Parts: sequence; C-alpha cells; structure tokens
Amino acid sequence: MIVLSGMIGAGKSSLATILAEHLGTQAFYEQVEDNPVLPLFYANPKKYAFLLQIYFLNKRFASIKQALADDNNVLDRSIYEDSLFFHMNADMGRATKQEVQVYDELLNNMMEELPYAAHKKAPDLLIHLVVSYDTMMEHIKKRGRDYEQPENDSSLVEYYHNLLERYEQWYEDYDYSPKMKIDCDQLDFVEHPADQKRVLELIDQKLKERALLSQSETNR
Ligand SMILES: Nc1ncnc2c1ncn2[C@@H]1O[C@H](COP(=O)(O)OP(=O)(O)OP(=O)(O)O)[C@@H](O)[C@H]1O
Ligand SMILES: Nc1nc(=O)c2ncn([C@H]3C[C@H](O)[C@@H](CO)O3)c2[nH]1
Repeated sequence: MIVLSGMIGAGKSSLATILAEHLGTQAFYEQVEDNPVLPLFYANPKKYAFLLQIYFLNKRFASIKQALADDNNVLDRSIYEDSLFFHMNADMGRATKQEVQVYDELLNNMMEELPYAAHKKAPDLLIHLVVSYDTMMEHIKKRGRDYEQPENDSSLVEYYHNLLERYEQWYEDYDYSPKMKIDCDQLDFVEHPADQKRVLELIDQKLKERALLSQSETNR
C-alpha cells in the first residue's frame, strides 16, 4: 500500500488517480463530496470537530483494510494525518481534553487490530506532496468548495498557515515507513505532462529501491 500525504488541495486525489493507473492498481479516496459532516465542521468547528474526526477515522480505517489487500494500492491520505488535524483543532480549543483522549485511545486500539485484519500495519511507502501557501490556495480556488474559501471565512487563512507549519514537522518526524517528498510548486503533474512523467519516474525509482516494483514494470 502506497500512501499519499499533504495539505488540503496539495493534489493527493489527483496523484492517486495518476499513480494507480500507472501501476495498474486501485486508488482509494478520502470521502469529501459525500461527507455530510465536513460542511458542518467548517460552519461550526467547535461543535463538530470531534464528530468529523470519528467520521474520518471510521472511513479511513475501512479504506486501509481494503487497500492493504493488494500490493501498491494507493491511498489518498494517511491515518496519521487525521491525528495531526485533530490535535491542531484541539489546540485551537475545538475539542476537549476528554475528546482527545478518547480519540487517541480509539485510534491506538484500531491500529493494533490492523495486523490481524491485513497482515501488515504500516504503508510500504509514504509520498508527501509539498506545496506553498500560494500553490495550495490556487488549487483550493480551482476546486471551488465553498467552505474551504478564505473569502467566505477569513479565519481559514490562519488555519491553513498553522496546518502548513505543522505538516513540515510532521513529515520530518514520520517514521512508520520509507518516505519521499515531491515539490508540487516545481512539478505540476496535473497540467504538465513532462512534470507528470518526472514525478512517476521519481516514484518508480523509490519503489524499485524498496523492491516494490520489478525492473520490467519500471520500463513500462
Ligand atoms: N499540480 C497541480 N497543478 C494544477 N492543479 C492541481 C495540481 N494538483 C492538484 N490540482 C488541482 O487542485 C485541486 C485539488 O486537488 P486534489 O483534489 O487532488 O487535492 P487533495 O490533496 O486531494 O485535496 P484534499 O486534501 O482537500 O482532499 C483540483 O482541482 C486539482 O485538479
Ligand atoms: N478537521 C479535519 N480533520 C481531518 O482529519 C481531516 N481530513 C481531511 N479534512 C478536511 C480538509 C479538507 O477540507 C477536506 C478534504 O481533505 O477534509 C479534515 N479536517
């Protein structure tokens, strides 16, 4: 299982589609358009932060179990980032200490069950998509989800800056699996075919190093 990580709008879903097609595997997407709690959370974070987190945890866990079934399936966000989101929201006063404790214990408990469900617990590779604030805002504008636009809620500017900062440290500390970074300010794999080719080459190289891809597959 290959897991993509990165900020809101970094391009995880887009790369998941491209990469799964390239590898002939399946992509598993975060539940967004059909997530009934997400708009409630953005409208009233204090009331809905905990419920949203439980919603994501439940869906993510189900996706991980499915994605682990075959090699090189692609998951468009890691379960570890959910925790990053929630702890930041808790630090902003949007969840109580008790809610944090329940969430952390539930997450640990569920993670302990994973090896029995699917033989292995951690991803084979984490691919982290790095974007600057300006690039992520371009993507968020282009995608156009109302509740993510700072024009509709100016507090999102600080929220996004804080998340970007935490993401940097999170990636440095991440040690559950091999990892690699892609600079999405420089490599635009959605709009530029040459950049897409380069990104896939970088990933193939890493998979080959980790013996997750055979030589013949890399030459495709
Ligand atoms: N490299 C890129 N160049 C141009 N547009 C991009 C790029 N990556 C993503 N986009 C566009 O930005 C928007 C958000 O991308 P995407 O949905 O893949 O992000 P995401 O990381 O999955 O976001 P989220 O975490 O919010 O689910 C989409 O409209 C997508 O087409
Ligand atoms: N609060 C909170 N916790 C999470 O674990 C989490 N994971 C994703 N998101 C939000 C970001 C995008 O708007 C949208 C799509 O990624 O969902 C989250 N929000």
